[in-house]
Amino acid sequence: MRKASGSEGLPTTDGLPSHPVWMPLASLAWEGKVRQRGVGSSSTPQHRSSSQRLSSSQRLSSSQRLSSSQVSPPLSVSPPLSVSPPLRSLLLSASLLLSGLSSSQRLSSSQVSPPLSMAAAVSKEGLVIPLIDYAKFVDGTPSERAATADSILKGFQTAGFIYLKNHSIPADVLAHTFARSADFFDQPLDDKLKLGWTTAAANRGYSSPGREKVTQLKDGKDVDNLRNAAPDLKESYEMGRDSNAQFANPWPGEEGKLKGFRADMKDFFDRCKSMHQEVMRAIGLGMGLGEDFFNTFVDVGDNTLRLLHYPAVKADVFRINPGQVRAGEHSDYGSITLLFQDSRGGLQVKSPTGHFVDATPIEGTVVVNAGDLLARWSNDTIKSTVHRVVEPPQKEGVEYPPRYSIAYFCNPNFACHIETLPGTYASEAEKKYEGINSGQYLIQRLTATY
Ligand SMILES: O=C(O)CCC(=O)C(=O)O
Ligand SMILES: [Fe+2]
Repeated sequence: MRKASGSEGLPTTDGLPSHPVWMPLASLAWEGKVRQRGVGSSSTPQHRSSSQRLSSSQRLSSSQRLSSSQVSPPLSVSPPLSVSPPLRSLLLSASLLLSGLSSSQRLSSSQVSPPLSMAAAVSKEGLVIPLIDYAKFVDGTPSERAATADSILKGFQTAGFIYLKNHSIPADVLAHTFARSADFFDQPLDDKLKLGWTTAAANRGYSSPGREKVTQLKDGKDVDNLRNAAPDLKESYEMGRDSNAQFANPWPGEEGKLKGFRADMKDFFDRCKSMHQEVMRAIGLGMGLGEDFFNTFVDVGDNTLRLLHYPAVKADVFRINPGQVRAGEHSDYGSITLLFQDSRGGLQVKSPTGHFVDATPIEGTVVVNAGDLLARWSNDTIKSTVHRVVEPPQKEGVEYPPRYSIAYFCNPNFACHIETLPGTYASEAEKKYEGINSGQYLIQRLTATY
């Protein structure tokens, strides 16, 4: 990860690599930048006030990070500090001074309480995926909200993945949507094929097993070779924004079990759309951009709801072909993905050491991962981490039961131009990517995988 000059060499107080958005010092520099460059397209009172709000909330959240690491044992999400204790306390004091808080404020009771939302859902091979209490962002006090936004951002910066509990999608809605998904895939294959996925631009419809080969390979021929060797053992059905005049969703007929299917999916789509907007508010707050920063980038809902079904499969399929997986390794393309999985297991995330680690289902949680476009947008300060779905961890029996999951792929509005986010580079030379149109980027990526 590149560091912006000005914070080089300074560790953060919790031991993660230094990054401008975590440093009070950098936040002051950033405020200067806002004034100088009129970032946030400018000068509307709304933008000015959100950058002002940002400075106070950032000071607050930095102080919470300091106090929690001072008063309680470090939690597993933080690698150990590499600085000596005296240097560390010097740095802490310097940061507190810069944050403008007195020592009495530092020791206030709200700060001595246990750290918010910092348990790990996964911790193996250097991959630490935090388990975060999302309600503390949505309904919490301003300081809980700021601390949770920090945890969310930090999870994306270090693992690229987070688990959220107490999230915004009610359990009964989720259970109902999973049941509807099973009804959908229960249809005869011929009926599903009539709803076939057509083009990357539309990105809607049904894909039969083997149709899509998600992979990191960029060359279409390589993708074809891989698909023929070991096609993914899955089928999927994708829906886009229903209000899109250019591309209609190929909805199934509403007879029998599928009565009300369209309304249910639209309801679920809208709930997930809101959650995307909310998580982007957390990222904006965590990055010091202000929680409104992303609003106009994510208000259209150019997202994709994908129902996934991994049919029951004989266990020896995985023995006969050791390369066989349920879904090949890949990263997602957009801003973030909300991933709801059933209890079967099989999802794995690639660790920094190059090993695939189980992202075990935790009831009541949603897995959220950052996509390639958000990584690019953030100048790679946020990670889009490779993942895949393999045979379930329980290896007993001759046949594995089916697995269902629901992925909601979020994107910046397709009309948006994506330019490196302010605060993620210190000079033009540090920008790693050209600006790009969101919709075109997605089409390019999808074209390579179908
Ligand atoms: O089914 C899963 O758990 C993962 C699906 C996935 O990663 C994808 O469709 O992009
Ligand atoms: Fe994925």
